[in-house]
Amino acid sequence: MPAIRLDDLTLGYDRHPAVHHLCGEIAQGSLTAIVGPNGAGKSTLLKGIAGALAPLDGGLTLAKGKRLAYLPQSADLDRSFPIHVYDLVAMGLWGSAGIFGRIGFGAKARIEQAIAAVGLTGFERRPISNLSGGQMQRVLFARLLLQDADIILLDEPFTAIDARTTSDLLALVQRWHGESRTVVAVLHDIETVRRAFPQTLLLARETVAWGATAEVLTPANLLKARQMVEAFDSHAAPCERDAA
Ligand SMILES: Nc1ncnc2c1ncn2[C@@H]1O[C@H](COP(=O)(O)OP(=O)(O)OP(=O)(O)O)[C@@H](O)[C@H]1O
Repeated sequence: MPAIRLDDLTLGYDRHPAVHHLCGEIAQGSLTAIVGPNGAGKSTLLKGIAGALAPLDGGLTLAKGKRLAYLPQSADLDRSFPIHVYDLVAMGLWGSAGIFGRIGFGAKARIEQAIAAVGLTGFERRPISNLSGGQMQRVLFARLLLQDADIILLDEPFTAIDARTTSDLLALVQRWHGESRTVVAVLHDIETVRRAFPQTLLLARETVAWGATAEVLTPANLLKARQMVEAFDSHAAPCERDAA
């Protein structure tokens, strides 16, 4: 049973497809990068897998009984919300404690451990509005640590983040992979993908290539992806293949 299965999946907005006819499987415990040019539909696919966007057509199946965590692009987050680092990280326990659940002694230790694991001990009482972009991303990774999810979806987790923070957070991704969790991340840095992600889905409104990273990220495939996105007319509805 794969962690995620796409069956001729089409996702989009206002009935206009953004990505279409995706077919394939993401194996449980695999570490997959989703790459492609701007506008390729990478975030749209992640939103679909996270359940934040319903399919326009086709199907999407998640393995039964698996917990899912989703980290959207940092631009989608409201940093003005008045909350401290500690409380934001503690929200990672909501899945097990419930919104009004009490945070017991064991939970406090887990929250402190998660904050320490991302190198933010001493920042507990800082409002999130006072954090740098990299520190905020560390906080969000600490919350993910507590969520203890089987399937972890990350949308551009290392964008606009310095090399040190990227390498620390990448180590957490590797740790999750070592714990046999399924991790899927949208990434722009091809070198990071080649180095750290065994599987890659190259997207350009549809699948260009999907499989072992070295076989997917060829110059020919990357060129093809760019050309396909440039040629895509987002107002062309309905989909030509559906009409055939
Ligand atoms: N909320 C929305 N409403 C309407 N159209 C949208 C919405 N979000 C994205 N789109 C459109 O869907 C297409 C795919 O966008 P998406 O954000 O999934 O691409 P992406 O590959 O993640 O791009 P990037 O690398 O720039 O983040 C784009 O044409 C975009 O304009």
